[in-house]
Amino acid sequence: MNKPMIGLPLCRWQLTSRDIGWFHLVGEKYIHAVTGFGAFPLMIPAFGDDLDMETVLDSVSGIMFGGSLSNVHPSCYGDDHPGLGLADQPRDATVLRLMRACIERGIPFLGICRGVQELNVLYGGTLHREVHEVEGRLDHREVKDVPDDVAYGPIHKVALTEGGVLHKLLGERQIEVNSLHGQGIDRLGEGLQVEAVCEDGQIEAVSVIGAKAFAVGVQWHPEYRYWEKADYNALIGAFHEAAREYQAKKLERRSEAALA
Ligand SMILES: N[C@@H](CCC(=O)NCCCC(=O)O)C(=O)O
Repeated sequence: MNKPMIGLPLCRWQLTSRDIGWFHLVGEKYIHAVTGFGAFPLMIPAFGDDLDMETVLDSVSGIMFGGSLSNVHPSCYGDDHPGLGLADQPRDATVLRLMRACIERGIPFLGICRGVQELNVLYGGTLHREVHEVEGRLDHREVKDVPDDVAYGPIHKVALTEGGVLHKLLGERQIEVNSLHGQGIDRLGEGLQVEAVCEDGQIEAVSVIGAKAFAVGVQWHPEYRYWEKADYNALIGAFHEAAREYQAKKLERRSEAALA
């Protein structure tokens, strides 16, 4: 059996001042969190409505919606605010289409950081644009001028919802995670279950209620050196196991159709 293909939606950033200076890119650690589990990454360009969805959806066995320095545009959650920091509306448009299709078709997906924010927005939720400005919240932003293992190291605890997907998967009620985000879930989207909450009350993980397949988003970065942290490894491993199961069923359907 061929390796499962895992989709990685790309960001669209202008890296040079030329009109042709736009690049579609993804963080390398997300690629490693695909290849490290025996799968192959399919880079999905931020083409929005122009994306060939059928080719992508027929090819993948799962999609990992990775993080990004850019922020989901407030227009995606019904806010007329112009947005803070770096925007990437082509990524917004692409991801929301892809995530909706995954849910409809039962394609497993894992949202990471920006990815959990996109999931919440897809379900009609909203975002805090500056979590650290919210009364009682910690500052969840990346700590600058420190080595990677400090910036991406465990920094706060999260309580896992009893009986939730993450609690059942990890067998723990509390884990410690990293934190590199300025934005975060405000109003929870309808149809999502809270899976983890930070000690300051910030929602840090959700899952899709009644999903046909693995459908989880986390605010932290389990892809960072996942092999060194059992719960990161288990979370990404569970996503890949769901993708392998999806691929097996897809191939079975195709062989049955060929014999019919
Ligand atoms: N920009 C959003 C989402 C934060 C996020 O996805 N950070 C990822 C940083 C780069 C990486 O490690 O992939 C926010 O600030 O909330």
